[in-house]
Amino acid sequence: MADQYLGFDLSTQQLKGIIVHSDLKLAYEAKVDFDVDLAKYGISKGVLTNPSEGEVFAPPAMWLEAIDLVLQRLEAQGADFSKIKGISGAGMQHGTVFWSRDAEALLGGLDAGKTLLEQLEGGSKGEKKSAFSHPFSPNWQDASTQKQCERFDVALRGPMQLAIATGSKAHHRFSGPQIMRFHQKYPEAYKATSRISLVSSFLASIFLGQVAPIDIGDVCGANLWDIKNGRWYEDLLALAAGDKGVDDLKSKLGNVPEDGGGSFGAIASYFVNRYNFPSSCQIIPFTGDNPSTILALPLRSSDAIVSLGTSTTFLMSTPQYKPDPAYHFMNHPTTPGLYMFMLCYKNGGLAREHIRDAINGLSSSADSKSWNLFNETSTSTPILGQKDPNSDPMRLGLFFPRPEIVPSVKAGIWRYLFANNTLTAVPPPSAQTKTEDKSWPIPHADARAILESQFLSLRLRSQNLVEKQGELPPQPRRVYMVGGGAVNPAIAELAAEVLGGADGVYKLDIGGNACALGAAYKAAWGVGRKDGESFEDFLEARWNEKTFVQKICEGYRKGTWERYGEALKGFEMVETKAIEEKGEGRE
Ligand SMILES: Nc1ncnc2c1ncn2[C@@H]1O[C@H](COP(=O)(O)OP(=O)(O)O)[C@@H](O)[C@H]1O
Ligand SMILES: O=C(CO)[C@@H](O)[C@H](O)COP(=O)(O)O
Repeated sequence: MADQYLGFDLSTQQLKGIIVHSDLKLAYEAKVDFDVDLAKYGISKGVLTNPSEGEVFAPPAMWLEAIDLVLQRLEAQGADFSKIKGISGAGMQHGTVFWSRDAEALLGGLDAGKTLLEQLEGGSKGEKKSAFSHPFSPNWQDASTQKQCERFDVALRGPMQLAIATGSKAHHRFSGPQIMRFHQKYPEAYKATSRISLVSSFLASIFLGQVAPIDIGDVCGANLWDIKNGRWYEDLLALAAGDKGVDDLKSKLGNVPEDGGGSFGAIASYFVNRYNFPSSCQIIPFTGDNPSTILALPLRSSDAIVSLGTSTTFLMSTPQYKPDPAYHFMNHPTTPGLYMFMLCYKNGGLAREHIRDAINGLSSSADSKSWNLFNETSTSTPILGQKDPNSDPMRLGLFFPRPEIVPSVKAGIWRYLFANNTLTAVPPPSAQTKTEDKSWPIPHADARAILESQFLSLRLRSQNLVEKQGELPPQPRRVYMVGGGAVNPAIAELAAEVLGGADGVYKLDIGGNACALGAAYKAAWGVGRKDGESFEDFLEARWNEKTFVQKICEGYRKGTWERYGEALKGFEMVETKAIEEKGEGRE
């Protein structure tokens, strides 16, 4: 009986599951879409919001239902769980789940005849014991912790010092400021909390049948972990929990094992009895969705991943730890001595969808969710909106329907023309006549401008991390496109034009979801590695370039790449204007 491995991705809008064979080839994949399948939770795009306080959150109860559902869907496709030797997974980063004092007993005593939801959630009227001390988990899009972030940033004498110690300056979504706010806003619920999980370790806990440790990569999304010394940063714990609460918070968070491949133990009997997993199936640490994504590809120096999910992220694996308040460094999820470099944008998929919807809305025949018109419009618009690059100004914009992380700025849309080192604001369409400035037809010119803007921002911030490629100027060796937007050829084309890529732009040809795939690979490595075998060696030995990845298009285009290089200056000026105008409202 051939061994198989299972990987999960619990992200903003979906729970995905992928099964791979021991040669890492894809066997099955299935997903649960929260808005489509679990709309009864009242969520939109996977989350609930309380705009008056900037809160964005999701109910873990919904995720419990999604776990049973995704397993049923994998089974319906023919998956035989008795072949699964190991499970790992990934969760959207930073979210916390608050477990009650009954959690361990409930997790350890699950009855295979009932659903997870029936047994772990206290019922709508709280008539049963609940595994949760609070019914919601803050989502990474939450922006309610401004005051707490200010305290974190000054705690170590400034954002740079915090970034050096923990890999990032304080961010609204990071678990430390979130726990501090939870402690202040719900002191009773905090007191009633026995353990705190991240979304990743929450998912691992369900499969393990007890609260699982937090992962060594994902722990870096908290502003609480001292990266260089590999331990909790006590001064920061004291900030979140009060001086007298440090030991208590430490025990709520638990120990963080250094080995990202070391088994937590065997699967809970619930899954053995209900789904026929072997009782020997091992639970390998579950990590964050971004750290897991970098495990789906054999990344070399200067390779970059552009992940187009709900958020847009830009990821690299590097031995250099060069923290800066503008971006994030995290421990690599499998390999000591390597780090994950990350840029994370809140205005990713949903901002692109706004423009897609506006363009489709002007056509009587377009399917409202189709990307065809958006794609046609963006590729037929000239580079930077310049029909004649010698005489026309560049169109440069920022499209942030939500407050943005990179740069830290309040929500807004900015459109500028750039020529002779000078920016000229494009007047907004007249409210009375609805007529717009001819230099920037809205929404059509926005289609190309938003893609250019998103990729210019990535290029600007990663230019010091990429090396010269042979005769070519410093740029990525390869750009890998992953996440929901990676199927879109127009987006890949624009990524190539702006970012370059000496060896081209690629996407995964095996399984649509890099993050869940990375988790399945991690499970395979955790169970199957030989003594001391690194994840990189394990992956390299099984990597099948021809069937695992597909080249979408050439990367570097001489002349075009240089024109975007010239646009960077104007782009930085637009960012400065946006911050001056709306304020640095963090994110
Ligand atoms: N053909 C497409 N072109 C562009 N974007 C797409 C396309 N298909 C899906 N997407 C985008 O992918 C996003 C979801 O990506 P996914 O990686 O599944 O999300 P998450 O992991 O955050 O739940 C959606 O917000 C949608 O905008
Ligand atoms: O906040 C971050 C990373 O810091 C986000 O990237 C989340 O991890 C959510 O990711 P997706 O749902 O977009 O995959």
